[in-house]
Amino acid sequence: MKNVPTIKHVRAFTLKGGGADYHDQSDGHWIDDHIATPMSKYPAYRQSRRSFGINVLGTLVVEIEASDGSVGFAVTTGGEPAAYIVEKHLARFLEGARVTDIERIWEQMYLSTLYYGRKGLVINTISGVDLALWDLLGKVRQEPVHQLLGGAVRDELQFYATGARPDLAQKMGFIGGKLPLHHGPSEGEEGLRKNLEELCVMRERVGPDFWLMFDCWMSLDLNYATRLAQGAQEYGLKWIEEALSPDDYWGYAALRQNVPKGMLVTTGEHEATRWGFRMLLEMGCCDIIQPDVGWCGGVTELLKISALADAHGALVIPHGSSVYSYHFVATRHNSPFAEFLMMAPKADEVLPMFHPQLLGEPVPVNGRMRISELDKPGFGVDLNPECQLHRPYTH
Ligand SMILES: C[C@H](O)[C@H](O)[C@@H](O)[C@@H](O)C(=O)O
Ligand SMILES: [Mg+2]
Repeated sequence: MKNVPTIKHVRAFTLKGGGADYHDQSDGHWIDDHIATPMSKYPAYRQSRRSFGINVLGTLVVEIEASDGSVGFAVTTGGEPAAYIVEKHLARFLEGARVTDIERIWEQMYLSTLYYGRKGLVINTISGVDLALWDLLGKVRQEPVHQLLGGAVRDELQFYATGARPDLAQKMGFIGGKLPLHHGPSEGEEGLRKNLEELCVMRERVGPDFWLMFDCWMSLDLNYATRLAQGAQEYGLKWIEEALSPDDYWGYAALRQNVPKGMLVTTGEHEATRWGFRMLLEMGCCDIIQPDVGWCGGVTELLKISALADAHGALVIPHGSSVYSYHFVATRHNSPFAEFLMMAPKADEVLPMFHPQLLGEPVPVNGRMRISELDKPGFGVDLNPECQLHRPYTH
């Protein structure tokens, strides 16, 4: 067997302005236009999610160089604090290891950060390192990640679109449109009426069969979510997403009993590791889990989460994370479609999800993507050299 290259260098950089930290957008973008959040109870933070810091972290870029000269990289949400964790803590588990030691590296990164990690920023960081390791292995073996994961189970991916204009998404060939919810409980009955009016208008524009969903971004309480779901039934809402706090497993289990028969409850984009998703699945919290591969623990962990979900009969529709979710969804029987986040400010054109950070980032055409679009080594993308990398720490 030919010698397996070893890892020589690990470098962590940061980037600002869109990309993996896709909420980091300029004024006037739909993604920051009066979207309901847990902070909406404070009027000063109701209009803009940037006002309370949704974009405070920025993008983490992890770059891993092997002894044969191959370089793998990945991007995720994490910025400078994540770069510190990579350089000062996690790099020691990679440098000197073989490029194939992905499973052992993951466990050492997870166990060594248990005392301050487990979810959130630290698991985002571990995810970024893990994705870069899979990209590196693909570069060394000259294979796309979907082949490393056992191969595609379908010839093309189909996408629903998240954004302010499901009516335009329908015209672009997407299979559904997920609306951001604009009003939370702090805006009372008038806000609830406005939410349902928006849904009503969209249903009239798209007709009876196009999927329409609400993304509630953790902003609701159980009673409000229940009444929203009941009110949305007449407009054929397909699912109500992330209505409650990610920690409220009990609330999700109750909501799933409360919603009208046939309406789906989904969540998971801010959940992490197989243990967090075990709680969601075993407590009957949702019909679809939506892990973000850049936030849940990376591909190595998402493989475990997906198998757990499969045993529970739950679908795994990863939260939109560009090529990192496309390669995964391509290979999973219980991931029949994928999310595409409309990053154009008016949600009126298809732009690469992590624009402008990744060169060669594929986009859906007519709401679909041939798997052959992904047939390049690793995740098949390169860092845009015009993006100014900053390396805040070294080791
Ligand atoms: C549209 C939502 O408010 C979030 O911005 C979005 O990133 C996420 O919740 C999603 O499911 O795409
Ligand atoms: Mg969501």
